[in-house]
Amino acid sequence: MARTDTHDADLLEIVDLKKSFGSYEALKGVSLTVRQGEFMALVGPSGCGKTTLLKHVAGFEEPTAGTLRIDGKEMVGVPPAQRPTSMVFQRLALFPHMTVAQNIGFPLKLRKMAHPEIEARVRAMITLMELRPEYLGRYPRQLSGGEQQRVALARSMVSEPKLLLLDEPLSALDVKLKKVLQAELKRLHRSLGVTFLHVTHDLEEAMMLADRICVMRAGEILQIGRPDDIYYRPANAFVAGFIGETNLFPVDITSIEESGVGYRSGEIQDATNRVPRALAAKVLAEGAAHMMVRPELIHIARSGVSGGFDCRLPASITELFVKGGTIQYRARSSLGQDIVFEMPGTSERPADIGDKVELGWNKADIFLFCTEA
Ligand SMILES: Nc1ncnc2c1ncn2[C@@H]1O[C@H](COP(=O)(O)OP(=O)(O)OP(=O)(O)O)[C@@H](O)[C@H]1O
Repeated sequence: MARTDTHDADLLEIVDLKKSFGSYEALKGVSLTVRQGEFMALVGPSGCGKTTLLKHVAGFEEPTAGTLRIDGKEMVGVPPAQRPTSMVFQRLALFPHMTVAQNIGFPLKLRKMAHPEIEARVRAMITLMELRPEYLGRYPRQLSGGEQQRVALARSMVSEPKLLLLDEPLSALDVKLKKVLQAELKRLHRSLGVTFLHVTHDLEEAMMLADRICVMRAGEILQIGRPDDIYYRPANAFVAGFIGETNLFPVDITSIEESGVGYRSGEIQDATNRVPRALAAKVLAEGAAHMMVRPELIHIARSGVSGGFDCRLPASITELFVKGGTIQYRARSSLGQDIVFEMPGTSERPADIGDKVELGWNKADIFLFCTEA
């Protein structure tokens, strides 16, 4: 398979895709574009429609309405075997009565490829997946869970799909093995240039692996963006809370101009009460909003000194957890706002439970969005 570095062409284009199971709307008009060679992660709470969306791309489900194109060709009505896709499932789907070589070569046998060519391609996949050649004659039950999942990945790639659909392929593995296979997936993606659409429950995995993340809830897409965008500039409080721990300070937006957004807060001390427009969500209205600050961007400021922080908030430390490389603190403001923040670990703790401190953060590190976005 040739390595392609082009990320510009759209490989998958989904427009206003709807799917109802009886009266239940599992997909409510989903639009998504995945570029050639891109690694896209699909995340969202259980039952939000991630697998249903993947099955539509693979051809295992047909939509109630909408269009789905791969490489510019309309796919609705095209059976799975005729789509340039391959799907890897969460639960292993290896054939127990077939050897590793037979399992990997199965899609090629279906296509009636000549035996010597099948053998050559199977050997190439074994090397690519860093499986030992002596495994070729083994049966799935003679392999570990991680090795079996590598075989499943090899089988999904042997027919050189344009689009690899991964439905939580690593979720059944233990943490250590999962980390190894995450690195493998990233390496494969880099070396093959195949487009990946990867469903995962593991947000860290999505952040680590994906070029872009698509966040779904209840059959709808809430946000699509680079991991940084999703983490630091979420579209709304749901996305903010879904991806990692965060602080949401209630504020009121008082003015919205191109030059900046004015806000009012009951307790955050800010000399200007304005933030640059770029630090607020695109869709914004005056009224109730949240100022989001991630835990690692809040610091302990020295009392009474500005310390160079744009925003300050007095609080009392309520909990602390020494996590090795970092210390996580919990604090409460005088109005009862709970705050979580994390600092690099030091041999001397900067504060203890019960201490009154001033917390500080910079405006470059905040993001504003409406309460009901
Ligand atoms: N064949 C079906 N018939 C009826 N309802 C279905 C069918 N397939 C899926 N659903 C429903 O559609 C919704 C979305 O299911 P889906 O499997 O896509 O969710 P998911 O986001 O992948 O969840 P999970 O993370 O738990 O795997 C669920 O409420 C599910 O019960």
